[in-house]
Amino acid sequence: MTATLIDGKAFAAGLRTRIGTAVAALKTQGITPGLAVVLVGEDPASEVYIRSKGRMTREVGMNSFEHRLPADTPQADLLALIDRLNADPAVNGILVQLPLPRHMDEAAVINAIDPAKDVDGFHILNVGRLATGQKAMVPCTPLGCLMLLRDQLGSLSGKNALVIGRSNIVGKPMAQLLLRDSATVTVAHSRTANLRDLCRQADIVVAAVGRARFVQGDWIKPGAVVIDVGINRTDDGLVGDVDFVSASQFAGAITPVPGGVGPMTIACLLANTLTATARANGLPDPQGLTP
Ligand SMILES: NC(=O)C1=CN([C@@H]2O[C@H](COP(=O)(O)OP(=O)(O)OC[C@H]3O[C@@H](n4cnc5c(N)ncnc54)[C@H](OP(=O)(O)O)[C@@H]3O)[C@@H](O)[C@H]2O)C=CC1
Ligand SMILES: Nc1nc(=O)c2c([nH]1)NC[C@@H]1CN(c3ccc(C(=O)N[C@@H](CCC(=O)O)C(=O)O)cc3)C=[N+]21
Repeated sequence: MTATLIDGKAFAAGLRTRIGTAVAALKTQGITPGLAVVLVGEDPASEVYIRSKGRMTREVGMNSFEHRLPADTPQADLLALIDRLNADPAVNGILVQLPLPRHMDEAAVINAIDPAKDVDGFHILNVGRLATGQKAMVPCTPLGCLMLLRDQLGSLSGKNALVIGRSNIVGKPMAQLLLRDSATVTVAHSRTANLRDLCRQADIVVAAVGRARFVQGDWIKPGAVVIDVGINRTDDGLVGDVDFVSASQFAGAITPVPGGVGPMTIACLLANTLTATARANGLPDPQGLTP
């Protein structure tokens, strides 16, 4: 079998077009959504990501505010900046790029963000809301994966889903979203026994491991949908956590890297910023952008 390619880049472009239309409508009411991105220190990978975020934010008609702080910034200064952004009515969304320098307490920083402006969905209130089925800000990468899966499969109800990785930013929220869509969810991690056998039973595989080409083709159940979240820089360029060439022989559909989940993450960040803006102004949630 040769898998269908899931074109995340095209899907994301379509999503951004719809977001742009919604932003234009808000502007006629005098509302311009604003997204603030905070980068502490210099990380070359983050630089690329932040530049494309800024460009796409402006392309959909939103205001983009960038704050770059040196790596040795005291945590108190970062918290003071977050307080200012929380209080600024022109800022509807706040993203603090992770990972933070080692001297900072990541949880303390994230939880200082106003949950209503937490467009990453990492604040403990949003995490708890998602876990309990309440209206939340949903993390961008898992939200993008969910959109691609729903588009591919229609209903996820009763499907066996395997999430490889249990991080707070990808694996755990992905598992919550799949569960909410009534999939039967298994979460694997570095201590999981018989990962290959678990994988062979999965109708849906979401790989968020951080190891280049980790998931092998013969682990994939024939016809399964494979979502590759991994971003690994190697000598042969950017590759995912799935061995794309071999997995394509077994999967029914698969996302490429680049051009799969990555562009969806940015589009969902803009979607969350639009949703946050609507909620801040007492307007209904934009259609089709919240899970
Ligand atoms: N496309 C996008 O938009 C985004 C891509 N990414 C990419 O996704 C990947 C995952 O990111 P993130 O979740 O932050 O990574 P983390 O490093 O936080 O988590 C990796 C997870 O993989 C698990 N793992 C590691 N080795 C194995 C193994 N041998 N077998 C099974 N599980 C294993 C770890 O298990 P344990 O908990 O036991 O250590 C951990 O739960 C990275 O490549 C990252 O660059 C991340 C965010 C957004
Ligand atoms: N607070 C916070 N929120 C995040 O969402 C967050 C973060 N910190 N830290 C880093 C990770 C990583 N991440 C990516 C987003 C888009 C691409 C992306 O657009 N990738 C392109 C390729 C880009 C390239 O060529 O480098 C693609 O896959 O096609 C990649 C990675 C978001 N993250």
